[in-house]
Amino acid sequence: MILKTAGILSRRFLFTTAATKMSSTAKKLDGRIAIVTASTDGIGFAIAKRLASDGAQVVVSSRKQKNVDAAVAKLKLEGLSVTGMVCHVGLKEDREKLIEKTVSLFGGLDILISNAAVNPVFGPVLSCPEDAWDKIFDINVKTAFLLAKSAVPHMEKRGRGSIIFISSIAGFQPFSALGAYSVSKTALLGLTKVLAQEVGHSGIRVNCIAPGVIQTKFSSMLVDNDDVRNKVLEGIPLQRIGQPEDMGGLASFLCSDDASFITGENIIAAGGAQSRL
Ligand SMILES: NC(=O)c1ccc[n+]([C@@H]2O[C@H](COP(=O)([O-])OP(=O)(O)OC[C@H]3O[C@@H](n4cnc5c(N)ncnc54)[C@H](O)[C@@H]3O)[C@@H](O)[C@H]2O)c1
Repeated sequence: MILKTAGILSRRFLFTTAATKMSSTAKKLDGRIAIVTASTDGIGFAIAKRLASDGAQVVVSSRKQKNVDAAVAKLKLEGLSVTGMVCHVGLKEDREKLIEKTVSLFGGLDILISNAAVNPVFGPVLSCPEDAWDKIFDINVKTAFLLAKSAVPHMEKRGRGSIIFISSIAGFQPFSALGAYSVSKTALLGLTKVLAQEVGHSGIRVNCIAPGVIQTKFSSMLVDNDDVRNKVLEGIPLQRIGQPEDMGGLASFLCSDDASFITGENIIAAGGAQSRL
């Protein structure tokens, strides 16, 4: 009798230990397949890294093969599950290849982070030349829409999915020096709302991150010069410039089951910045 009880207890102990081990190694994005556009640097790279650290299989992409190779090598050195593909988001064949190859390699698609953006001109919206306007809307808005359109059927097949558009605080509070860019980022807020309503019934969630000033090449004009940087800091209650990793954590949360009842939201991550910068 004593021996039998000891046997049951030791089996229970082994089972509990194995279960504890499994739960301590399980990650919140295990089994998810993710594409992040423009992810060899800056915010896109930080998001790709965080999604992969949280268990996702991530496809890193950008326009140049050498940048893709360098980013993939860096992430693989950290033991992360990443693959690289060249994708100029403005090119139909590149977008299609990115989605189709991801699906054929990994068996599906769960997460799309549409991060690529351009800003070829500075100044008020009325001084924006037509060709610059077209480029801004092509890359910042139209390709976000087209990528989502191609991704949704694959997510529908899996009965789940998470799409995140990267907008900007300028989409809420236009920057006077970034007239047309600000309008393009406001358009993404609307795309988020509309798409979330259209695909919610398939278990697909659509959200948008609106970063404040984050230290990347994109914001170098605002952060590299001490005087400008100090002026910017005056408008940020948290008293610091954001880091790309700040966006990685938010993106991973939004893609995870922890955010399973969140869709159609435009989330500002700007250290509390409210005013025009
Ligand atoms: N850094 C900031 O302060 C800030 C603030 C608000 C929003 N954002 C947004 O965050 C996103 C990432 O910007 P970032 O700050 O990391 O700067 P970044 O310059 O590192 O990222 C922009 C990326 O888009 C890529 N890109 C441009 N055109 C492309 C195309 N046709 N195909 C593929 N990639 C293309 C660029 O190569 C670049 O890597 C952008 O959408 C940007 O608008 C940045």
